[in-house]
Amino acid sequence: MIVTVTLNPAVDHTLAIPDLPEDGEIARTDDARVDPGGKGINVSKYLVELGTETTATGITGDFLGQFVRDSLTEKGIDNDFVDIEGRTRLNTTILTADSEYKINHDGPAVNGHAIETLLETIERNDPDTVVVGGSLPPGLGPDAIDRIARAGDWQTAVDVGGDVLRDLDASYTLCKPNREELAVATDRPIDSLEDCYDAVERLQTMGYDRVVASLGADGAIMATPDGLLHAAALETTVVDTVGAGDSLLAGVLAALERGATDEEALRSGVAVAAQVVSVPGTTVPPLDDVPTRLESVPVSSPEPFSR
Ligand SMILES: Nc1ncnc2c1ncn2[C@@H]1O[C@H](COP(=O)(O)OP(=O)(O)OP(=O)(O)O)[C@@H](O)[C@H]1O
Ligand SMILES: O=P(O)(O)OC[C@@]1(O)O[C@H](CO)[C@@H](O)[C@@H]1O
Repeated sequence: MIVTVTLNPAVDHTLAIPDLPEDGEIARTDDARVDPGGKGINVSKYLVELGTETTATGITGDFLGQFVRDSLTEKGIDNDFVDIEGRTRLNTTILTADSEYKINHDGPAVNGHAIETLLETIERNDPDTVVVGGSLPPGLGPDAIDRIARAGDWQTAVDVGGDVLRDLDASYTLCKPNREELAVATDRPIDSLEDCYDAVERLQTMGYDRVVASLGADGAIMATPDGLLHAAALETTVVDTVGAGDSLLAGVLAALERGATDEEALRSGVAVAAQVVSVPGTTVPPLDDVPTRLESVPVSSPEPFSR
């Protein structure tokens, strides 16, 4: 069972217009969608499609929080959120003919009492693995994530900002930085694949058994206890990369949960992500053909890799 924790969920509003309007102009479109979002919630959405048992938890509030809970329930995604006074945020993605713009709210203030209740919620859902994904809402610091990681006999994976990755103190089974987050976490520039290999190995020494660094169109790198792997991205028609990292993480975790090797897990993550970037918003595309695509993911290693 994988329990995801989204401390700062969102309602994702995604709209498509040919170009951004000029100052004072109004762009009109009904090419838009509204999805329950937030990194942990997205991981649960993709895990369900991959047939992996999961429950989405976190902290929600007010009518937008109710929308998140109701939408997940309608989609058959088990969820168990802590409700607060504040309002769950609305995050907006604008897709134009050649660009993507994202505007995220900071989110509602959250206090330690909500975390106490959340720890009870996580325990109640009896996880093998807990995944904490996304930004911290105002009022919470990295110590809240460390408390979650230390609160039970589950293993914890994280997909959080680079500054948070740098400041976490507990031990984690896996983290999933993107290129920018990796650079911040290791305080070094990431300009080449070699820089990335060095940075993921550095991050491993900071308390992460495995590091999956997502590199956009350059695929992903995985630092494992047995060495380094690089998977090139699969050719695909890119519509919207929002949620790409969440889907990569879901593919990796779903594979590891069923006993796959690290290489198989990396292949799975990249294959899932290739499907997800080809649909708008954080829609969940069909993923039942992922197993047939694994062998087409090019995987290499910069060093001898023991299985
Ligand atoms: N242009 C692309 N073509 C093919 N695959 C892509 C492309 N962009 C992203 N991907 C796939 O999605 C994965 C994650 O992408 P990315 O590095 O953008 O994650 P991210 O920045 O964490 O995304 P987000 O935070 O929006 O979820 C990549 O490792 C790759 O497998
Ligand atoms: O502000 P955060 O928590 O870093 O990111 C939130 C978010 O952009 O991440 C998801 C895509 O990964 C979206 O569902 C959501 O809007």
